[in-house]
Amino acid sequence: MAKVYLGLGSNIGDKKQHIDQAIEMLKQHKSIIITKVSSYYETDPVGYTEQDTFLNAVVEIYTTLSPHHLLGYCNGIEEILKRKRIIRWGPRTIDVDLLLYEDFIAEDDKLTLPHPRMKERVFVMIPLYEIAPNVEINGMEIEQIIKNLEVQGIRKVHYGG
Ligand SMILES: Nc1ncnc2c1ncn2[C@@H]1O[C@H](COP(=O)(O)OP(=O)(O)OP(=O)(O)O)[C@@H](O)[C@H]1O
Ligand SMILES: Nc1nc2c(c(=O)[nH]1)N=C(CO)CN2
Repeated sequence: MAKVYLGLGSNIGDKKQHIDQAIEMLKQHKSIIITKVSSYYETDPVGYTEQDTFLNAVVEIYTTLSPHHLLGYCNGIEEILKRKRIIRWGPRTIDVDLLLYEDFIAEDDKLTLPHPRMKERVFVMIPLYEIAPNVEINGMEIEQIIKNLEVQGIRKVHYGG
Protein backbone atom coordinates (compact mmCIF):
# COMPACT_ATOMS: atom_id res chain seq x y z
CA MET A 1 0.00 0.00 0.00
CA ALA A 2 1.28 3.44 -0.87
CA LYS A 3 0.71 6.45 1.38
CA VAL A 4 -0.50 9.36 -0.70
CA TYR A 5 -1.51 12.96 -0.05
CA LEU A 6 -4.17 14.56 -2.24
CA GLY A 7 -5.08 18.26 -2.41
CA LEU A 8 -8.72 19.24 -2.88
CA GLY A 9 -10.03 22.65 -3.91
CA SER A 10 -13.34 24.20 -4.95
CA ASN A 11 -14.51 27.74 -5.64
CA ILE A 12 -17.79 27.33 -7.52
CA GLY A 13 -21.25 26.66 -6.05
CA ASP A 14 -21.50 24.75 -2.79
CA LYS A 15 -17.75 24.42 -2.19
CA LYS A 16 -18.08 22.29 0.95
CA GLN A 17 -20.45 19.90 -0.75
CA HIS A 18 -18.04 19.49 -3.65
CA ILE A 19 -15.16 18.64 -1.33
CA ASP A 20 -17.38 16.29 0.70
CA GLN A 21 -18.51 14.58 -2.54
CA ALA A 22 -14.93 14.15 -3.77
CA ILE A 23 -14.00 12.53 -0.43
CA GLU A 24 -17.06 10.28 -0.67
CA MET A 25 -16.02 9.16 -4.17
CA LEU A 26 -12.50 8.42 -2.95
CA LYS A 27 -14.00 6.33 -0.12
CA GLN A 28 -16.09 4.36 -2.60
CA HIS A 29 -13.04 3.02 -4.47
CA LYS A 30 -12.24 -0.49 -3.21
CA SER A 31 -8.48 0.14 -3.50
CA ILE A 32 -8.46 3.43 -1.55
CA ILE A 33 -8.59 3.88 2.22
CA ILE A 34 -8.85 7.41 3.60
CA THR A 35 -6.87 7.72 6.82
CA LYS A 36 -6.81 11.49 7.48
CA VAL A 37 -8.76 14.54 6.40
CA SER A 38 -7.51 18.03 7.25
CA SER A 39 -9.72 20.88 8.34
CA TYR A 40 -11.32 22.83 5.55
CA TYR A 41 -9.70 26.20 4.84
CA GLU A 42 -11.07 29.26 3.08
CA THR A 43 -8.21 30.61 0.97
CA ASP A 44 -7.59 33.63 -1.24
CA PRO A 45 -7.17 32.72 -4.92
CA VAL A 46 -3.57 32.35 -6.03
CA GLY A 47 -2.31 32.65 -9.61
CA TYR A 48 -5.46 34.01 -11.23
CA THR A 49 -6.89 36.36 -8.63
CA GLU A 50 -10.13 37.61 -10.28
CA GLN A 51 -12.19 34.77 -8.85
CA ASP A 52 -14.03 33.72 -5.70
CA THR A 53 -12.20 32.45 -2.63
CA PHE A 54 -11.49 28.71 -2.52
CA LEU A 55 -12.25 26.02 -0.01
CA ASN A 56 -9.20 23.75 0.29
CA ALA A 57 -8.35 20.58 2.19
CA VAL A 58 -5.77 17.79 2.08
CA VAL A 59 -6.42 14.08 2.61
CA GLU A 60 -4.11 11.18 3.40
CA ILE A 61 -4.99 7.91 1.69
CA TYR A 62 -3.51 4.44 1.37
CA THR A 63 -3.90 2.81 -2.00
CA THR A 64 -2.74 -0.07 -4.17
CA LEU A 65 -3.42 1.99 -7.29
CA SER A 66 -0.39 3.10 -9.29
CA PRO A 67 0.22 6.88 -9.50
CA HIS A 68 -1.22 7.07 -13.04
CA HIS A 69 -4.28 4.97 -12.18
CA LEU A 70 -4.91 7.14 -9.14
CA LEU A 71 -4.57 10.29 -11.30
CA GLY A 72 -7.10 8.76 -13.71
CA TYR A 73 -9.55 8.13 -10.87
CA CYS A 74 -9.08 11.70 -9.55
CA ASN A 75 -9.67 13.13 -13.04
CA GLY A 76 -12.86 11.02 -13.15
CA ILE A 77 -14.05 12.66 -9.92
CA GLU A 78 -13.41 16.08 -11.51
CA GLU A 79 -15.45 15.04 -14.55
CA ILE A 80 -18.37 13.77 -12.47
CA LEU A 81 -18.42 17.05 -10.55
CA LYS A 82 -18.52 18.87 -13.90
CA ARG A 83 -15.20 20.63 -13.72
CA LYS A 84 -14.61 22.81 -16.81
CA ARG A 85 -11.13 23.89 -17.88
CA ILE A 86 -11.58 27.40 -19.31
CA ILE A 87 -8.99 29.63 -17.63
CA ARG A 88 -5.65 28.33 -16.36
CA TRP A 89 -5.80 28.38 -12.55
CA GLY A 90 -9.41 29.59 -12.99
CA PRO A 91 -12.66 28.73 -11.18
CA ARG A 92 -13.55 25.09 -10.67
CA THR A 93 -16.19 22.98 -8.94
CA ILE A 94 -13.43 20.63 -7.83
CA ASP A 95 -9.71 20.14 -8.30
CA VAL A 96 -8.08 16.93 -7.10
CA ASP A 97 -4.26 17.04 -7.22
CA LEU A 98 -1.75 14.32 -6.38
CA LEU A 99 0.66 16.04 -4.00
CA LEU A 100 2.89 13.21 -2.77
CA TYR A 101 2.90 9.51 -3.59
CA GLU A 102 5.24 7.90 -1.04
CA ASP A 103 8.58 9.45 -1.96
CA PHE A 104 8.14 8.82 -5.68
CA ILE A 105 9.64 11.25 -8.12
CA ALA A 106 7.97 11.32 -11.53
CA GLU A 107 7.87 13.65 -14.47
CA ASP A 108 6.06 12.87 -17.70
CA ASP A 109 3.42 14.61 -19.81
CA LYS A 110 0.59 13.52 -17.45
CA LEU A 111 2.08 13.46 -13.99
CA THR A 112 4.74 15.25 -11.96
CA LEU A 113 5.48 14.09 -8.40
CA PRO A 114 5.81 15.72 -5.98
CA HIS A 115 3.25 18.20 -7.35
CA PRO A 116 5.43 20.88 -8.97
CA ARG A 117 3.80 23.93 -7.37
CA MET A 118 2.82 22.58 -3.95
CA LYS A 119 5.77 24.08 -2.06
CA GLU A 120 4.72 27.64 -3.05
CA ARG A 121 1.09 27.20 -2.04
CA VAL A 122 -0.13 28.11 1.42
CA PHE A 123 -3.50 26.51 0.55
CA VAL A 124 -1.69 23.17 0.20
CA MET A 125 1.09 23.41 2.78
CA ILE A 126 -1.00 24.49 5.80
CA PRO A 127 -3.61 21.69 5.53
CA LEU A 128 -0.84 19.21 4.70
CA TYR A 129 1.13 20.29 7.79
CA GLU A 130 -1.99 19.78 9.92
CA ILE A 131 -2.18 16.06 9.00
CA ALA A 132 1.49 15.32 8.18
CA PRO A 133 3.71 17.54 10.34
CA ASN A 134 6.81 15.41 9.73
CA VAL A 135 6.58 14.91 6.00
CA GLU A 136 9.47 15.86 3.72
CA ILE A 137 9.08 17.25 0.21
CA ASN A 138 12.04 16.93 -2.14
CA GLY A 139 14.19 16.33 0.94
CA MET A 140 13.00 19.50 2.71
CA GLU A 141 11.19 19.53 6.03
CA ILE A 142 7.65 20.86 5.77
CA GLU A 143 8.19 23.30 8.68
CA GLN A 144 11.10 24.87 6.84
CA ILE A 145 9.08 25.19 3.62
CA ILE A 146 6.22 26.87 5.49
CA LYS A 147 8.60 29.38 7.10
CA ASN A 148 9.72 30.49 3.63
CA LEU A 149 6.24 30.88 2.12
CA GLU A 150 4.99 34.27 0.95
CA VAL A 151 1.85 35.57 2.66
CA GLN A 152 -1.39 34.22 1.15
CA GLY A 153 -4.76 34.55 2.90
CA ILE A 154 -5.96 31.41 4.66
CA ARG A 155 -8.61 30.92 7.34
CA LYS A 156 -9.62 27.65 8.98
CA VAL A 157 -13.38 27.10 8.63
CA HIS A 158 -15.30 25.94 11.71
CA TYR A 159 -18.52 24.09 10.96
CA GLY A 160 -21.16 23.89 13.65
CA GLY A 161 -22.43 20.63 15.14
N1 LIG B 1 0.74 15.84 -9.40
C1 LIG B 1 -0.25 16.10 -10.26
N2 LIG B 1 -1.54 16.10 -9.83
C2 LIG B 1 -2.56 16.36 -10.69
N3 LIG B 1 -2.39 16.63 -12.00
C3 LIG B 1 -1.13 16.63 -12.47
C4 LIG B 1 -0.02 16.37 -11.63
N4 LIG B 1 1.12 16.44 -12.37
C5 LIG B 1 0.74 16.73 -13.61
N5 LIG B 1 -0.60 16.85 -13.70
C6 LIG B 1 -1.31 17.16 -14.95
O1 LIG B 1 -1.72 18.49 -14.93
C7 LIG B 1 -2.83 18.60 -15.80
C8 LIG B 1 -3.59 19.87 -15.49
O2 LIG B 1 -4.11 19.76 -14.20
P1 LIG B 1 -5.17 20.79 -13.67
O3 LIG B 1 -6.09 21.18 -14.80
O4 LIG B 1 -5.79 20.20 -12.44
O5 LIG B 1 -4.25 22.03 -13.33
P2 LIG B 1 -4.63 23.19 -12.37
O6 LIG B 1 -5.24 22.59 -11.14
O7 LIG B 1 -5.44 24.23 -13.10
O8 LIG B 1 -3.24 23.84 -12.02
P3 LIG B 1 -2.11 23.26 -11.08
O9 LIG B 1 -1.52 22.10 -11.82
O10 LIG B 1 -1.18 24.42 -10.95
O11 LIG B 1 -2.74 22.86 -9.77
C9 LIG B 1 -3.62 17.33 -15.55
O12 LIG B 1 -4.33 16.94 -16.70
C10 LIG B 1 -2.56 16.32 -15.17
O13 LIG B 1 -2.30 15.40 -16.21
N1 LIG C 1 -6.58 29.57 -3.02
C1 LIG C 1 -6.43 28.77 -4.08
N2 LIG C 1 -5.92 29.25 -5.23
C2 LIG C 1 -5.76 28.43 -6.30
C3 LIG C 1 -6.14 27.07 -6.21
C4 LIG C 1 -6.68 26.58 -5.00
O1 LIG C 1 -7.05 25.38 -4.87
N3 LIG C 1 -6.81 27.47 -3.95
N4 LIG C 1 -5.93 26.25 -7.27
C5 LIG C 1 -5.34 26.70 -8.36
C6 LIG C 1 -5.01 25.76 -9.45
O2 LIG C 1 -4.80 24.50 -9.02
C7 LIG C 1 -4.98 28.10 -8.56
N5 LIG C 1 -5.22 28.92 -7.43
